[in-house]
Amino acid sequence: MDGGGVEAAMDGGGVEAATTAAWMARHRGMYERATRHPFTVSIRDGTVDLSAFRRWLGQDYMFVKEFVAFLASVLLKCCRQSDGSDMEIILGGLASLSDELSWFKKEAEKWSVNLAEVSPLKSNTEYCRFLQSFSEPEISYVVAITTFWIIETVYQDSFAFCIEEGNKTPPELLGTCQRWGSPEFKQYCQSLQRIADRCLAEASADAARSAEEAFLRVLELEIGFWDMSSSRS
Ligand SMILES: Cc1ncc(CO)c(N)n1
Repeated sequence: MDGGGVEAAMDGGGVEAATTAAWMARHRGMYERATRHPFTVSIRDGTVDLSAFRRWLGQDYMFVKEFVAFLASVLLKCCRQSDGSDMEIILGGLASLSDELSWFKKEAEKWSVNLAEVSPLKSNTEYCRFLQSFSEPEISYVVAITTFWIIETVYQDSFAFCIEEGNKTPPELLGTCQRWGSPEFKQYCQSLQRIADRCLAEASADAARSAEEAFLRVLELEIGFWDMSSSRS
């Protein structure tokens, strides 16, 4: 791959290193539907429907609670199935979710969203069910870490676009966009990408295929989640 910076990922001896970059190129259309969705683009344009934003906030709080359990299962697979050298970065991600849950509670208060009354909508339920499937020990670490990387990256890319030059993002939404759009969060996603690429370089063809399927499934679920937030599907 000739992508900037991706060659930093180590390969397993002549095997293509930057598998994730190749997938992003191969599935560019899907990736852009997930990261330039009308919902997040409307945040950047300043035309966002605030009731849609409030719906997203309540639904994403529920998602993040499930994401904690997902990440715990990724951490467990890391400890069990790799040499454990990735443990610290995953543990750091898990720890930061504690702060994230507090942020959601504070933000929900600001927007008068009663989190106790939120019940998951269809696309959220579907996404949470996908996350729950990772508790099965049969799902490999490479599939799990790749899934973790792309879940975070969709938010990083989506919200970074909302604070890039030329944005008309409403000031009261900048905090949300900074949370995932910051350079620090981008660096974190890049470190997850390097881990995923290293694992993929060592993985069997079967495992790599499963990881690519999971990558695509995440993009589909993320598009569904934004659709749900904008409308009510
Ligand atoms: C739906 C969804 N995808 C990704 C993230 C990133 O953590 C999130 N909070 N919610």
